[in-house]
Amino acid sequence: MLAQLSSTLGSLQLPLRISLAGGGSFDLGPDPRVTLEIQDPTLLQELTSPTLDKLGEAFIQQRLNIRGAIMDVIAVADRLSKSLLGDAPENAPQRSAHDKQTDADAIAYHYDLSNDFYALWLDPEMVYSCGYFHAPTDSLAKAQIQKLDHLCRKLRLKPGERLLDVGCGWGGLARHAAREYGVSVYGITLSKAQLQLGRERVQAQGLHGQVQLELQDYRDLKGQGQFDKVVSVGMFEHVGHANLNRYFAILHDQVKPGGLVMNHGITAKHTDGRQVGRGAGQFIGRYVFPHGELPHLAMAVSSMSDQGLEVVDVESLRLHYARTLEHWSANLEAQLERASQYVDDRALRIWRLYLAGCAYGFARNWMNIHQILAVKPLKNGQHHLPWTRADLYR
Ligand SMILES: C[S@@+](CC[C@H](N)C(=O)[O-])C[C@H]1O[C@@H](n2cnc3c(N)ncnc32)[C@H](O)[C@@H]1O
Repeated sequence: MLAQLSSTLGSLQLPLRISLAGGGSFDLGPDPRVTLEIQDPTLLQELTSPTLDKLGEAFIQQRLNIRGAIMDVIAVADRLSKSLLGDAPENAPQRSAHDKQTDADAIAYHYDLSNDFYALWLDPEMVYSCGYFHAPTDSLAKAQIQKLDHLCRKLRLKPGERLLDVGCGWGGLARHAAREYGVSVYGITLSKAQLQLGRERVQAQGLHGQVQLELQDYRDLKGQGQFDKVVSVGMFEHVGHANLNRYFAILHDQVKPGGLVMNHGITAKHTDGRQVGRGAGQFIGRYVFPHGELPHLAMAVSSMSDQGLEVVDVESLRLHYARTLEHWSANLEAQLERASQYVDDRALRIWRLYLAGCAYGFARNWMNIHQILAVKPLKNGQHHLPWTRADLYR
């Protein structure tokens, strides 16, 4: 089988070595930077049609080990996959039902993994979304603070205002907005682990009079027009296409007339939301973000508009997310031994592939990320936004 595979793959000229655990190896090109060590010989047959989800799955099942820098592994695996499978478009994905219990389970699976594990590779504020790099050499910590400021400035936060943070994570934005902009913040998450650490940090920083974090589903938010501003960062990827109108209707209801809503989230490349990446999206859906769904920007804007939110500003941060994920991946790769004290081997393999793979995917336009700012117009149709964006950059 190895000889047969060698003749099928030998012409690809990839910097890849394939070796069998029992002995034997062949190189697909000169100077192999990456080695795939086949632990299970039945995998050899599957290598003739190597989708990225199949390769990823073999890795997490320990049927395959990898040697080489993780970013090289992803790049070589993609070239292998592309050479043999081409770039045929994927089918439109199946949509999930998204009731409260499924969503709570999906969030617990990802975010309750281990606070210590996340703290190893996120920035000190534990912001788990795309940073904002003024220069590509900015550190991750700097880029995350710049991102928090970018959001707060776009929201034109003023002292004394009330901000709702939907999907607040470990509370980094809530604390920053309270401390630096003098607002009071109500943040919600579905993750118990996030809530616990987020609350501890609020207490430790003496912000408990200003910041309230709760375990709450966005569908359980009560009342109307209680907040001057609403922000949602890296959360609407969990909402699902079927619930998008309901989600934006809730954000609309929560904000006062004249108030601003910022939705910052990952968006699909194609307008019908079909995935790209020869199985990479399926891998993420199965092992990283169960029930995650990416709407296209057009779908998000259309849904916001239908719910009475007037879109006033849109910014793509795609390359910023590629850079952010490069930092996260490099931080994790540098501490694999410590990471293995916090999560099991399977989770560690999944998260290694996910971080490096998403860095690769954002850099190649497999998906995008947009900050969409909207206003809920006053009854007379007016709003009080500045005439230009100049105030954002002063
Ligand atoms: C990628 S994290 C982003 C966290 C934070 N906004 C940040 O930028 O660091 C997504 C967040 O959305 C929250 N979330 C997802 N679905 C939710 C739901 N149905 N209701 C409330 N929060 C939800 C998760 O609990 C998590 O805190």
